Amino acid sequence: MKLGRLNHIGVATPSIEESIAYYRDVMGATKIREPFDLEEQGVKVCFVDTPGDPTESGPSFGTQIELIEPLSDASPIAGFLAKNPAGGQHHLCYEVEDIEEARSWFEEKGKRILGPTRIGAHGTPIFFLHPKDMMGQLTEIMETPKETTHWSN
Ligand SMILES: CC[C@@H](C(=O)O)C(=O)SCCNC(=O)CCNC(=O)[C@H](O)C(C)(C)COP(=O)(O)OP(=O)(O)OC[C@H]1O[C@@H](n2cnc3c(N)ncnc32)[C@H](O)[C@@H]1OP(=O)(O)O
Ligand SMILES: [Co+2]
Repeated sequence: MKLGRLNHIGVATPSIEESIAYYRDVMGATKIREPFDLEEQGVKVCFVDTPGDPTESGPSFGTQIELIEPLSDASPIAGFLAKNPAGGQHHLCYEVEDIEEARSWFEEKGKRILGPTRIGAHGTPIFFLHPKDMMGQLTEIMETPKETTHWSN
C-alpha cells in the first residue's frame, strides 16, 4: 500500500456554528462549506478548505478541516467530547488508491479496524483504525475520489 494525501483533519466540536465563526473570524478561512447531517455516522459535518494545489494537477482544495458535531448521545464522538468538552483534534484521514488493498495491509499488520468499510462524507469508502494501534491517533483511511476537482458539498 502507498500512503496518499492527507485528505482531512477531523475536529470534534460541541458547536459547529461556533467553530465556523472561529475558522472565519480568527483563522481567516475563506472557503467554508455548508454543514450537513450524516445520520449513518452519527455526526453533523462541515468542511473548511485550505488552499489547493497551485499547479492544478491535484484537487482544487487542499487538506480540509472536518468539523464534526454529535447528532445524539449515541454518536461515536460523544465519548470524546465527554472527555474533551471544548472539542479538539479527533482524527487524521489519509487517502489510498484502493480501499480493499489498504484494509488487507493493516489487517496483516495486526491493526484493529473499527467496524466495516462504509461510505464517508466525500462519497467514497472509508474505515477507521484504533488509536491505540496507531501511535495514539485515530486514523481514517479513505479511497481517493475519482474526480476530486469536481467534488463539492
Ligand atoms: C464525517 C464522516 C466520516 C468521514 O467521512 O470523514 C468521519 O470522519 S466520522 C468520525 C466519527 N466516527 C468515528 O470516530 C468512528 C470510529 N471511532 C470509534 O470507533 C470510537 O470513537 C473509538 C475510537 C473506538 C473510541 O471509542 P470510545 O468509546 O469513544 O472511547 P474509549 O474510551 O473506548 O477509547 C479507548 C481509548 O482510546 C482513546 N481514544 C478515544 N478516541 C480517541 C481519539 N479520537 N484519538 C486518540 N485517542 C482516542 C481513549 O482515550 C481511550 O484511551 P484510554 O483512556 O487510555 O483507555
Ligand atoms: Co473524517
